[in-house]
Amino acid sequence: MHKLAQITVAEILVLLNEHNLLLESQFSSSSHRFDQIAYNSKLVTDNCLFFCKGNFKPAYLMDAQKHGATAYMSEKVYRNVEIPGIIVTNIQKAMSLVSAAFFGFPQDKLPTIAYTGTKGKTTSAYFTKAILDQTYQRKVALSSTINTVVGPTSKDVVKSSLTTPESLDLFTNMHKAVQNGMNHLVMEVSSQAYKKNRVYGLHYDVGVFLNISPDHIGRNEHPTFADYLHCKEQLLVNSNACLLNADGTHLTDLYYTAKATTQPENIYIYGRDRNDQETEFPIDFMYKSLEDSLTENEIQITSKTEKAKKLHIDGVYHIGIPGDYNEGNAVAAAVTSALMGAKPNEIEYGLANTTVPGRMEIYQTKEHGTVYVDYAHNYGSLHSVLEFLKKQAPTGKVTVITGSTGDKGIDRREGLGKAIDESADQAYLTTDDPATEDPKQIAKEIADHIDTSKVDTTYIADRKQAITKAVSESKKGDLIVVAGKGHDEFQKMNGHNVPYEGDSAIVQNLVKGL
Ligand SMILES: CC(=O)N[C@H]1[C@@H](OP(=O)(O)OP(=O)(O)OC[C@H]2O[C@@H](n3ccc(=O)[nH]c3=O)[C@H](O)[C@@H]2O)O[C@H](CO)[C@@H](O)[C@@H]1O[C@H](C)C(=O)N[C@@H](C)C(=O)N[C@H](CCC(=O)O)C(=O)O
Ligand SMILES: Nc1ncnc2c1ncn2[C@@H]1O[C@H](COP(=O)(O)OP(=O)(O)OP(=O)(O)O)[C@@H](O)[C@H]1O
Repeated sequence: MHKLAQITVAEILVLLNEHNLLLESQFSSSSHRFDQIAYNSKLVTDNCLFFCKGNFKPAYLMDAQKHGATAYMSEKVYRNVEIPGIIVTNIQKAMSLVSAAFFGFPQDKLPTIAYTGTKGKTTSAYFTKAILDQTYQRKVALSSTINTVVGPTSKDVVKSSLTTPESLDLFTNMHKAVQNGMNHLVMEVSSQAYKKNRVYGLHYDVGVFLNISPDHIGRNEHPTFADYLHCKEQLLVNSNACLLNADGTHLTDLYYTAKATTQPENIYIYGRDRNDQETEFPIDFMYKSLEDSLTENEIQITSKTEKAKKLHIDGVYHIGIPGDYNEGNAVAAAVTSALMGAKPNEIEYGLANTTVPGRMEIYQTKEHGTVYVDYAHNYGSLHSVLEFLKKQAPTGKVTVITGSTGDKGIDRREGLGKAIDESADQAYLTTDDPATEDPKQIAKEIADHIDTSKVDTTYIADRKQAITKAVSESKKGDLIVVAGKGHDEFQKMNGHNVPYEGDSAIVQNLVKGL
């Protein structure tokens, strides 16, 4: 239910016609004005426009009518209700456009930085918010996988359920943010958001493409890698300025996609300073690692082109989160924040003081190893984390505790096994959101890709027990990574979110006595 704004049938019809989405309106007069919009019948109250979408059942529309819906919008005509319908060719696109209009296009008052990429979206978004909060006195809204922030106080922070919310929810949040005096937004945009048109019609001031590697391919997600890449590329087509990572794959494709709608002077590229660094396009910002340790990083950023120099961000920056891959995430945040007006001292503060729940959280023990809680849950991320730890602990043992999700991301099992096989000394395979599958079978499918004569591999179903055994048996100098669940405090099992203590809480208690 959203009682914050209004829209007339006439305004809706103009919008739908502009986008060639209207098939039929059953209204005899277009002067009717809606007080609410909703896509869930349970949230409908008086004079609401109800959207019928997704795995929809006609009974939901009856329910919506009963609760006060005065019209519905849908891709087909329903004859089980008396209220008129507005019939469209694509309900997801129509809902996004109508939601933005209903809330008076809040994006016009909320300059937005949007991140996409297979890995690093949340971390980069948190870095960026921490920087811009310095520049704009905490008036920066956030739409991330972990939290949604629509105002400056703690009551304005809620846990997110999707990386990118449904369009109606996104525009509701943006509207609330504007009402609460926020003046910028940092958001994560998933490939699913484009696949499902959750951000249709939305443009960003700055769009960042961090990286892409195969993930989210399979039933209910993307049929092919090409589809995954295409969906993610839409972020560039919808951004006024684009930032690309020279160290990722597909740079040429990405550059030309960006250039289709963005002038080259507004396309920026960043990359690590390497001898083998050769790209078809000039790199604007080079960075090099001055220090990357088990607890932090230090980088130097150097502008290489005239347009880059105009941002004045050359210098040395300390990054409070370990992991060499976080250096690139930090540079992305520094550049985007500077494009939004941040000064070097604000960038310096933000990068040094960002913490991201469940991302490279460090727990030290006195007599045993150092423990990391990290959200790595596919080949790309686990490989990055394990390679980093292996490099840091040439003599210590690298142990990983992980499982993999059931009913989705099936190909992650092979990736996790491969990453473990390449870089770990020891693995405890355990439970991670098994859904309707048997966690032991999932573990077996991970283990199928591990040479167990080389990597000491054990299955322990109970995640807490697996963590406890790995940490308490570790020795000084060993590194242990509890991977995959990050900040989650539940296990998805058979359609339920079963409460779970959380990796961080378990490790925090454990290390007290060690
Ligand atoms: C496959 C998919 O995209 N599903 C999303 C979609 O579901 P849906 O429209 O089919 O909704 P549904 O739950 O089947 O119900 C159908 C409709 O009936 C309505 N309803 C239902 C019950 C009722 O009593 N009355 C009623 O009106 C519902 O509100 C809904 O509008 O719309 C819902 C919100 O409107 C989303 O929560 C849901 O995301 C599912 C749960 C999901 O987890 N999606 C993942 C794959 C996802 O999007 N992940 C990405 C990250 C991955 C990436 O990086 O690509 C993300 O952005 O989070
Ligand atoms: N730039 C990067 N390259 C490779 N791995 C990364 C990078 N940044 C973060 N990671 C790894 O990926 C994990 C997830 O990071 P983060 O939450 O920032 O990414 P995300 O894109 O939001 O992920 P997801 O889509 O899975 O929510 C981290 O815990 C870390 O292990």
